[in-house]
Amino acid sequence: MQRIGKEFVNQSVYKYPQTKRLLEWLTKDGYFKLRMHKSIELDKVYDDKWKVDKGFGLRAAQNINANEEIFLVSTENCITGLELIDCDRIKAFEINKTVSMIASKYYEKNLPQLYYTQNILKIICQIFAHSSGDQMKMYPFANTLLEHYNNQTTTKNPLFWDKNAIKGIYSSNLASIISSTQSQFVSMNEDLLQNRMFGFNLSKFIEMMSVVRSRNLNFCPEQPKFFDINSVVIMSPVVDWINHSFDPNCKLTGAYYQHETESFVVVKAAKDIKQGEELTVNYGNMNNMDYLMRYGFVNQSNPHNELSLTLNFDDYLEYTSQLFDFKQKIFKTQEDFSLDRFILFENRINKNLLRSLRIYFLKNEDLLTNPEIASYRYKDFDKQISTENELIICKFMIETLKKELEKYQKARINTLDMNQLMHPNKKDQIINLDSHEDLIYVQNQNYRNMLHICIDEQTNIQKNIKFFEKQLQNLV
Ligand SMILES: C[S@@+](CC[C@H](N)C(=O)[O-])C[C@H]1O[C@@H](n2cnc3c(N)ncnc32)[C@H](O)[C@@H]1O
Repeated sequence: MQRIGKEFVNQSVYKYPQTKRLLEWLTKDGYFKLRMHKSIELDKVYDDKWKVDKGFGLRAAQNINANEEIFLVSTENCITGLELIDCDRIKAFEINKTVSMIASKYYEKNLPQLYYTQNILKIICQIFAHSSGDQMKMYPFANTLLEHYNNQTTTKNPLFWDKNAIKGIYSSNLASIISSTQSQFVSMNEDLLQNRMFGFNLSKFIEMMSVVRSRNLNFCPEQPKFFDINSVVIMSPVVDWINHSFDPNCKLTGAYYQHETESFVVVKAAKDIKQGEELTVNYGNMNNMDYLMRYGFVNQSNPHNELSLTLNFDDYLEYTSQLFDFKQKIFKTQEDFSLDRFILFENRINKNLLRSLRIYFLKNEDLLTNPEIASYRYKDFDKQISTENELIICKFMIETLKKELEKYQKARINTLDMNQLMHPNKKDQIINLDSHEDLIYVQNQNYRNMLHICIDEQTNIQKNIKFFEKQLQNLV
């Protein structure tokens, strides 16, 4: 085993002086906290096909077999959201109290979000505390993170888009997510200032949140093999240079060695990796809006895209008061669902949506011809009730989705008018804003990401229209 990645360090330092101090600190003599089992390289990476600058990334500098360990980083080198390192007890007590109070104000009921926010705020605290002291263990890593924060080009972050730019977004879902996250950050920063936690101005707070939110991972110290939602949020040097892919060639696990009494973040090969290939992990199965908000990028053909849609049933509801009570009762058997907001998937139909529609469009005849429905619970509506019931569902969905598509088309025409972009290769032709391929000619990253999300949403609606049209054909 090659204990220290001297080769890696030398190559990287030579290429990128800005990483020099961090790598020297991680590998300084007698301090084997970064263990390289395989040769890797730090490099600037660029997605040629989609013309996306991914910043730094890691590459294999040799062939690596599936399941082989590539490198390990001791959690002693990480900044964790659990303990406040090198902090006196009174100060730590104060910080913990304030952070818990602020996080619970926003996420009292949502435990995973509550823990996550507490952890993130504690990490930010440490990065700033460590940057001001000189004998701190984390000093070089905290400094690298601060450098990121100082150098970040704010344009990639949707939280910095101005009101006019947000108005130009023709995805109403995206516009409302950006606005609500912005207001939440504004008010969280005010709370922090009031409690004299950090003296940030708003844009600095948002920047620091973005650095930490886009670079952390979940780690479970007691069972370091498992990364789950309840684990501790940590920032690990070197591991945080690995970029994302939905078809990753690496996976993150943990290891705990009794004789060393410390845990390690372990990067393993998930498949065979060729020399020169970029190392990637999956950051999580989230839709593109969540990717954009947390990481500042979107994925081409993201299988986890979904669209939240408000359905207006009022014109369709046909019920006697007796039927109304019955429908209410069934809905009550299902916890935790919304009566009018539904999720549309691109690659499958949301079963809850179909169930709810079957209940909404139940008629007296359905109850008379199928008396057993009277004893049904919400989950029993996963099968067809009657042809009539199914027909009205298809008609309702096709009509609703077509209206939604019209809204997009109108908004898109306005956006197009504002941004007449000529195609660089095809003479006198305007860039097709409905084509993922053509968007590579849109220089502004924000605008490009926003358009990718809009295309995905339109495709999602179109695929759902096709599904219901096909169902309708089969019924008649
Ligand atoms: C944990 S860091 C990875 C290292 C980062 N590239 C750097 O230069 O430090 C996560 C950030 O890398 C970028 N990134 C990661 N995967 C990407 C991808 N597949 N496409 C575009 N950008 C990506 C995003 O800016 C993201 O916020």
